Amino acid sequence: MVQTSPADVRADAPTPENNPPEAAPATFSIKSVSKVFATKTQRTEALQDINLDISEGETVSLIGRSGCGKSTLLRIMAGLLPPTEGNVYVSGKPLWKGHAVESGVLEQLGVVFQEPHLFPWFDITDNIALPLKLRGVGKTERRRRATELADLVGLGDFLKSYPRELSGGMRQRVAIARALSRDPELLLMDEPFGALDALTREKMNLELQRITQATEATVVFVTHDIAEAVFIGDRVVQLTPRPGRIQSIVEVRLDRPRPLDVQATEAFGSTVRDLRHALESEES
Ligand SMILES: Nc1ncnc2c1ncn2[C@@H]1O[C@H](COP(=O)(O)OP(=O)(O)OP(=O)(O)O)[C@@H](O)[C@H]1O
Repeated sequence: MVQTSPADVRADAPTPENNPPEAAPATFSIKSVSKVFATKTQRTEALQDINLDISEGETVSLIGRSGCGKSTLLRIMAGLLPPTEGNVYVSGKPLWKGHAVESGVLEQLGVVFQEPHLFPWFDITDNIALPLKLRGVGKTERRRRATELADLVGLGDFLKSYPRELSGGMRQRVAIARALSRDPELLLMDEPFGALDALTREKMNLELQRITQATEATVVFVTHDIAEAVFIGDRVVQLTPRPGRIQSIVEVRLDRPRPLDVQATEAFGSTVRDLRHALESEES
């Protein structure tokens, strides 16, 4: 496990001025991103000078206290919310042009939220294939791809079912399959398993690991749960309380695929302990 102090992280951090991103320095590159929410009566500095490079195929977990800006950062990365300063680069290409997003770059992203947001009147095939339909992909190809993805997330027998006929974990797997339908290079997940019970959540953690290994997707995964962050992540990035800045980056040196039993190992336990102490030390 390698722990980087905030000073180390920030001293090395490139800025757009001193180190413009090369053609494809990383699948995802966050450069000097800050976010201020301002109304007539209130100004909230949510994020301050975030710099982070995420490599191809890497899974990064994002943790921090409630309100520290995790979702804000994810929404900026997903093209849903413009940064106040800085930019996000997908394989070297800027995502934001002022307040507008570069739609070509957006094509490479898939997003999964805490709620699956499925269409109740569509069956599972049509829910999974919706992004392809919006893109003008023909029916035969849509069905082929939806079947393949349903198999990947373990729902091959439920293609004709409707969301109301599935459990919470199954619905969330449909949302993951839908996000994967366009072959995104990058998967952004905001507490995707937060609403699930502990056992289903563990199963979903295993599923996600299997899926990301099969697809080689690069993943950013927001969670409140330190153990989940360690289990899922190749690195765990911890944000400070508002304004969110990078407090530490912890590398998780555990082989993959990781079985659930890895959580009983000393290596896993000590990584979780270090992160917990770092979170607690913010309070003192
Ligand atoms: N649209 C908005 N307008 C004004 N303030 C906002 C908006 N969205 C978020 N904020 C503020 O930005 C800060 C960060 O919020 P954000 O939702 O990113 O935190 P979070 O770390 O994801 O929290 P949680 O873990 O509770 O989901 C909070 O203080 C929040 O009140």
